[in-house]
Amino acid sequence: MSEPSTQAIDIAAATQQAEVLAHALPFLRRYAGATVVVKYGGHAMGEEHLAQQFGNDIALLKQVGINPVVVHGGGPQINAMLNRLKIQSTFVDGLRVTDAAMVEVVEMVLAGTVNKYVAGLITRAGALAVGICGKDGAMIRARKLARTAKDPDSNIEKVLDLGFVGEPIGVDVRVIHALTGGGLVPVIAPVGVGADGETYNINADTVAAAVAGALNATRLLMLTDVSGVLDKEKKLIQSMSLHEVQERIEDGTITGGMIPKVENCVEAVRQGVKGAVILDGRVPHACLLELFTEAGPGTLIRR
Ligand SMILES: Nc1ncnc2c1ncn2[C@@H]1O[C@H](COP(=O)(O)OP(=O)(O)O)[C@@H](O)[C@H]1O
Ligand SMILES: CC(=O)N[C@@H](CCC(=O)OP(=O)(O)O)C(=O)O
Repeated sequence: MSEPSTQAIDIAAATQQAEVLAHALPFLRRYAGATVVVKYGGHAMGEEHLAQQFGNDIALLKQVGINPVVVHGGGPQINAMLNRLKIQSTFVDGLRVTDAAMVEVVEMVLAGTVNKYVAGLITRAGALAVGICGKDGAMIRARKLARTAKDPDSNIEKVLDLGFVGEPIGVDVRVIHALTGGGLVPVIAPVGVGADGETYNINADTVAAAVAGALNATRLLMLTDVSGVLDKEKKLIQSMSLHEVQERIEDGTITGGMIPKVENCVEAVRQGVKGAVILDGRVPHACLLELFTEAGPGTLIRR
């Protein structure tokens, strides 16, 4: 029995709440003990009340027996700090060219302010989150990203120097397992460590996919600021196989920033993740909607 209340009870509202919980039961069973990696992008953090709602949802997942692992971005937050420091940024294929001075700012913002902010959102909601970056416990070993581009004049393939932009070459999951095994929620900043201890700035989607792959996660949720992958009529594509993703890139349905995002999802699924979902992180309770309803609001990429 609940405590007697002095307020009038709204039976209809209470029944509705109970029904929602009853509907969630098969999904709670499906995901019991599962690992769910959530990529929380810098744009999705925009509004304070939505950010706190995100923290509440991650805490709820932990409390119902799922193991959430959060990988966050922070591109807009790095931009804001660079503006304050009056440092210019340039991008190649959506990747920030990162020289030695820039990587210090990137590490400060991603592994510092943003990492502690995201961990704080979850901790305030009642689960204990621990913020770390890929350098901690040498978790994300990285090397300099090799990029080439065709010179438009000579048509010769040229090597581009993006500085300290890295790509993961291995994820040591021991730190993550130690945290989740201890009942904690790992919150990971996308900063990796090179063979000589140097710091690499890595795209957060890439880190999320690598972490999800290494953990053999049941789901990778990529929270972005569009409803998912859209077809040529701008309607949401609910589900795509790896083969269909390739077709949609080749026929020009998927372009721009969505290409690396779906490619990271494909890579995660190839590494054993059961399904990767691209969804709008600005939708209230996006993660809960995805995990606890049959259709889900985003685009599922699966084998
Ligand atoms: N088929 C598509 N469906 C949805 N978005 C697409 C598609 N093709 C290109 N895009 C673009 O990709 C963008 C998402 O990528 P990006 O801005 O890099 O995401 P994020 O900043 O969250 O990592 C969308 O805002 C949209 O402009
Ligand atoms: C190499 C590179 O571009 N790294 C990104 C890392 C942050 C990121 O990916 O943040 P979002 O997910 O919010 O975009 C950057 O410097 O902006």
